[in-house]
Amino acid sequence: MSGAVTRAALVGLGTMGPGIAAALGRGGVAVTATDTLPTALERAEAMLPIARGALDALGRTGEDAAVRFTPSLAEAVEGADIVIENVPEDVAIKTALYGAIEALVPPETLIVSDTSGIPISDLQVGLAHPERMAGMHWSNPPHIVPMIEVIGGKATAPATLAAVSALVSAIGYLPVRVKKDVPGFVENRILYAIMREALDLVDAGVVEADALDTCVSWGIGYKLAVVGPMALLDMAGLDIYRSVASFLNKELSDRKDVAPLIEERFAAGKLGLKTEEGLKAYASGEVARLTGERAKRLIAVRRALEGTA
Ligand SMILES: NC(=O)C1=CN([C@@H]2O[C@H](COP(=O)(O)OP(=O)(O)OC[C@H]3O[C@@H](n4cnc5c(N)ncnc54)[C@H](O)[C@@H]3O)[C@@H](O)[C@H]2O)C=CC1
Ligand SMILES: Cc1ncc(C=O)c(C(=O)O)c1O
Repeated sequence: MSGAVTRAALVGLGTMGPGIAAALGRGGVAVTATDTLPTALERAEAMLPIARGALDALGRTGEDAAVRFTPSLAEAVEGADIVIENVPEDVAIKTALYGAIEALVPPETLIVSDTSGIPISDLQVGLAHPERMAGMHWSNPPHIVPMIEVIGGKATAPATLAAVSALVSAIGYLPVRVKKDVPGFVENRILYAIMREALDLVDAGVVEADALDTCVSWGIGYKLAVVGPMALLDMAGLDIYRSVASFLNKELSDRKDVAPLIEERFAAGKLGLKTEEGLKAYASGEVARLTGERAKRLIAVRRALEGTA
């Protein structure tokens, strides 16, 4: 592909898809979005104005490029400069889809995955044109969190990475180039280290779940939004870090499997907000209220950090 991306196809409209569609549209990229589930298409269409309202509140006002929804993959990818894949985190599902996409698009069309951490080399291995594939990892909620990781696999062409990074910048996001295709990339390696320790602390009865969230959100979370971990090391003092790390690192969770609490809830179909019960149960109307309230607070924090509050 040569030149700027102006038309995107979005495949998969679950948790991530609708916000991505809104963000691309507001960034001037026309979107045709598809999903195999009619209910997902309906939900995404209903979510679009809500996500656009969040973009307005962020001060990202302006004309929206067209965002269309279709049940047809062929219609979605027709004429697209880039296909953004957002289907479940499963290698078999993703690679089967790439086969179908490659049969429909010319070799220069970019294909990117929003995978949370499957190495891009594993995803691109069966492609006829693996050089046009990269990782484009958004963060949830994708229309509000302004950073996107860009990852190349073994066969990704430098021009593909340049085009994806240029798209990220063009829609007003910060591209973070991940230099090695490691599982989980950067964001989720950090997040999952936190999640593993958090689950271990709650499981061991060290702290109640709500109190852990207070500790992380108002302690390290609030601070890390302003001072990243590498900068925080200098702020704390490397002597202090060295002393603490010398006894604490060996105490931290190093479990290799998924915590039993998560396995138990997963087996019971309790997946979180999307099933109205996960680690907590949500009363009727609570999911919409919480989602709206969190969006409002995230927007306020982002505007304060950007100095536009
Ligand atoms: N949920 C999150 O917080 C984040 C997820 N991701 C990643 O983004 C991807 C999507 O995640 P979610 O939106 O959470 O998943 P989801 O499970 O909420 O949605 C996936 C959607 O893909 C559709 N789908 C499945 N197979 C399809 C196919 N062959 N063609 C078209 N549509 C198909 C499903 O019907 C569903 O609507 C995953 O790789 C995930 O790891 C990335 C960042 C954050
Ligand atoms: C639990 C969890 N897992 C993956 C991701 C992103 O890939 C997120 C997120 O973006 O918030 C997450 O919360």
